[in-house]
Amino acid sequence: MDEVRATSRWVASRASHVSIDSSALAKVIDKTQGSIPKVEWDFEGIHYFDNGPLTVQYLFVLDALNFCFWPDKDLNYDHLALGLRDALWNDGSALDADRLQKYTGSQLRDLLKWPRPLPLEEERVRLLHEVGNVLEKRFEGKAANLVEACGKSAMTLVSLIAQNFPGFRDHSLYKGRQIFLYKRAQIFAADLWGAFKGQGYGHFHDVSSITIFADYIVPAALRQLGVLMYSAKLSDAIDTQKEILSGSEEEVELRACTIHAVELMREQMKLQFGKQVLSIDIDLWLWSWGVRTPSLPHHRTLSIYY
Ligand SMILES: Nc1nc2c(c(CN[C@H]3C=C[C@H](O)[C@@H]3O)cn2[C@@H]2O[C@H](COP(=O)(O)O)[C@@H](O)[C@H]2O)c(=O)[nH]1
Repeated sequence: MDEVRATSRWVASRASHVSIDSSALAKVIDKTQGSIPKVEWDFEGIHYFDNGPLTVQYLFVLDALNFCFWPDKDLNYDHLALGLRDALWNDGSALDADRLQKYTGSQLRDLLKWPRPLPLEEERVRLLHEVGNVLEKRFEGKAANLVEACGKSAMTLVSLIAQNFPGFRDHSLYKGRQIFLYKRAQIFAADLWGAFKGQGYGHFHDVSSITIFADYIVPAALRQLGVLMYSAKLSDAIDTQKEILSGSEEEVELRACTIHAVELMREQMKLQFGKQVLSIDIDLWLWSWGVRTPSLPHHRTLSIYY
């Protein structure tokens, strides 16, 4: 995650489509008075949880598919979380590694009880197969073994995931440099931490090294707060729902500036209030507000990463 922080800072210092408004950021920080409103993990009551290894398998599959819902205007993250939860409730082996490798698009739709093709359905199926295959070959079929191999370090977990599962390699190129964003790998660590309340599979000694998860909701929330400012051309593209191409300068700037703005916020809160604030807490606060404000225009990029 040091690379995520460093490369996001690098993008923010060269960005021309997105900027961070430091006075708006200062206002947001003043308003917090040093503490981020606490939002409970699973505030929606939609996730599977049994306090054991099957929950880890569930969260890993969930985050393998946790991207790009917006092309279907009726679909959102909750459908995925609920659909996989119900599938496990009906059949505790639905997410076993051998089963994951065999799902077809229409079986995945059935599993999620979704009546039409999912956005990027072929990619979703391919990623399910990859997760099943690599889990079976290298982790005895269990995501819990992957987590046990990280020695209670979120940083090691993210790097193990990126090394073993190509579908989680959320990188981009920007002005010739490789930029690391790792949204789904980091959110998996955060989901473990949230679900297991920092204990057992959710115990990480370095949870503060996690950065915010650069998706399409959090940048929209930061824009609404005035913290992120967009060029006229980018504002117009987002407001008129034009697609922003994956890997374009605009897209990388949107994601990297989101991460950097939150890192600046954490640094300033430490100086001003002497408190170490977690990106996970800032994320859930901004994200839960963003998804409850459906009128917020968000950027639209076809991507398997977020
Ligand atoms: N930054 C950030 N992005 C997040 C999440 C989550 C869900 N996290 C769960 C964990 C604990 C809570 O209880 C949440 O339920 C999904 N997303 C992203 O949002 C987008 C989906 O939006 P919409 O189409 O409206 O559902 C899509 O890019 C998706 O990848 C998060 O926490 N943080």
